[in-house]
Amino acid sequence: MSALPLLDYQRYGRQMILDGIGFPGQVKLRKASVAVVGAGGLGCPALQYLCAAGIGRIGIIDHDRVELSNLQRQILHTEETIGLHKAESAARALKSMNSDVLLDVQTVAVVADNARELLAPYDILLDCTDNVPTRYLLSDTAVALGKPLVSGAAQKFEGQLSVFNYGANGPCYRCLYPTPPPRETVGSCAELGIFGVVTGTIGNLQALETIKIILGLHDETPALLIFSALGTPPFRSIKLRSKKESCLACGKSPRIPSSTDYVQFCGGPAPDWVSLGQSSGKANQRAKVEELRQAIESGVELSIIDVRPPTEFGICQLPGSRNIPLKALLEDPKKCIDSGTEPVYVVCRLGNDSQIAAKALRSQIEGEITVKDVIGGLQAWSKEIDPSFPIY
Ligand SMILES: Nc1ncnc2c1ncn2[C@@H]1O[C@H](COP(=O)(O)OP(=O)(O)OP(=O)(O)O)[C@@H](O)[C@H]1O
Ligand SMILES: [Zn+2]
Repeated sequence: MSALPLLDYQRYGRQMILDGIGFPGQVKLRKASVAVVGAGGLGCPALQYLCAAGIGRIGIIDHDRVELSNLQRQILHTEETIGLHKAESAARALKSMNSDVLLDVQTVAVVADNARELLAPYDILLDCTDNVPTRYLLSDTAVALGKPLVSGAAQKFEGQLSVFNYGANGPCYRCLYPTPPPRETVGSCAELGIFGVVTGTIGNLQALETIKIILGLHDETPALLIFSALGTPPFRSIKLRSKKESCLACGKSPRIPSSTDYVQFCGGPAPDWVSLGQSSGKANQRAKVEELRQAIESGVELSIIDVRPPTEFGICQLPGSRNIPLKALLEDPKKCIDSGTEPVYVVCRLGNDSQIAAKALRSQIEGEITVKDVIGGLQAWSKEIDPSFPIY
């Protein structure tokens, strides 16, 4: 057995004296390699504890750059690293914490074309991403490469954790979810909100599961841990079945081509990925923020309906706008229109809910009044029209 560098005895002494770790355990950690896909809310805390524990080699893979709105939960990034690639920013922080760990920085998205090549060098994969297509892709890749996948998810006050493709008959993500959820039911952190400590909790647990696997301390029982920050008790664990024979990825006769289009499989791109140009054809039913500005300044009588929840309306709002939350509007769209005020502009935070609301209004008042949703929502208003308008 190879000796550890002398300073490692001091650095890792507190965990080396634990039963089940000891000197051999620390050597296992040093020899281990893990890939963390996503250096955001889940990836940051996971990376932090994996690096602190002395994992030998860590791949950090994320194509995105740090933004101010990330700092509330993506705790490796700082005000100084806004604008840098998240993988680079995370590596900087980790380097100053533990310079001995080998860090591979990959500033690319994991996609079907590169997944196997990017992830093959690592023993264990961590899914710290935030979208369904990537979940399927990482699971299929983990199965193809025969590696455990430590998967985390978090939204609002809730989180989930599971280890897939592990142990004698451990299921994969597809065994649990053979078909993706309907596209319109899936929201992002930006749309739904996320409590920072929730991603911190799940990310830490992802690091824990990973370390247990490396040390041989994992009992291999397939389970789904559900965390509800406001629940009593906050943690519940559901035992999962073994892998399904019929699973297209890990079952008896696997049938997932490596050329699969995961975004299409999951119902197409998320609304905020669609470029403005693609929504043409209905251009006259949609307004750019500049059009709304001109309409407000022209002094014509118009109606601005803000369909965000009241909590968000309370944070900031356009002058003269009325708050009718999407749910209430959908219950009785006709009631929301003031007769005589035309046109009606519908706004929300990012420009997704306003499209749904505008469609519902149009279906009720066909031809009578022009209803336009505001493209890009209040975020676009802030970026393009009024920088003093808060972005959140
Ligand atoms: N296929 C992928 N390859 C690499 N990284 C990915 C992939 N899909 C998602 N990610 C990354 O996973 C991370 C998820 O973290 P999180 O949801 O906390 O961040 P975010 O996307 O910046 O959040 P927000 O929704 O507030 O903008 C993001 O940094 C995102 O870039
Ligand atoms: Zn499966």
